[in-house]
Amino acid sequence: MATSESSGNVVDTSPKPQSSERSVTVLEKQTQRRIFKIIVIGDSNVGKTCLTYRFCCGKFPDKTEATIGVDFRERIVDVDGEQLKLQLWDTAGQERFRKSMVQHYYRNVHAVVFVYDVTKMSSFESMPGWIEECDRHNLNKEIPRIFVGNKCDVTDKIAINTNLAQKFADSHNMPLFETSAKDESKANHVEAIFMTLAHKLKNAKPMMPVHMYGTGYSRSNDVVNIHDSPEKRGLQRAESGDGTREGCSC
Ligand SMILES: Nc1nc2c(ncn2[C@@H]2O[C@H](COP(=O)(O)OP(=O)(O)OP(=O)(O)O)[C@@H](O)[C@H]2O)c(=O)[nH]1
Repeated sequence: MATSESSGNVVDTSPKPQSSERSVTVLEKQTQRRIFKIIVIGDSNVGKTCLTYRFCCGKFPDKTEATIGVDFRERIVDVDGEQLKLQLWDTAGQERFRKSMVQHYYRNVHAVVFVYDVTKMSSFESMPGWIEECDRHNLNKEIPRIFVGNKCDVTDKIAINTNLAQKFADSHNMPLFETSAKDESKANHVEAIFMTLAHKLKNAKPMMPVHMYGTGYSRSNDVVNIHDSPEKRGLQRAESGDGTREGCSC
């Protein structure tokens, strides 16, 4: 079962404290929760924003624009009774929107999701380049990596067959998932992809806890300051949605 932070579905069986005590208790739980940073990379337009939005916000976005720099979504998931916070870093596929932020993506990463578009051969052919970029930034080779072919709903335009994708995934020791962020009937599948990752991460070393200040975050070992608005940070956010999820653009 997965819960969103904003829905406040934190499991708490202890006697109910007074309101001031309760806020301290909630704060303690939040600061102790293990946090995992997952970067989502691949060519522009393959659907990275839509996949992360589907997982964190539970729907396909009405409208997206090219990501500038990095966008950030998060969701709390329950794995075998432990609540883990997954931070999904939705990175820009376009080189001109990546330059200024690229070194920050690769800091303290716990998992990587490589995304290609099953209807676009060039996005598949770019994958070795994305893997090389990870190597260039000294990403630990042991961290979980998954390979996702998106846009499977466009059945009449499939350009990369499963065998080819599977061979590539096998040669890089990655599980392959073919899915669609758009197709409602594949929503559980997108869920399963990230939950598979969450299970793998459960035994991994977490990031430092985040310190919560009001509605924003600060992190001592990272320059990204979530206190600032996306605009101030020079980031592009997916449009639409009800704006109720913490750290998320939905
Ligand atoms: N048919 C279909 N279209 C999709 C799917 N996922 C995304 N799209 C569309 O593909 C386009 C690009 O989606 P994005 O999620 O913005 O792509 P991105 O990889 O984040 O792109 P950058 O931000 O430029 O790196 C949009 O028009 C989406 O509506 C999918 O599963 N099926």
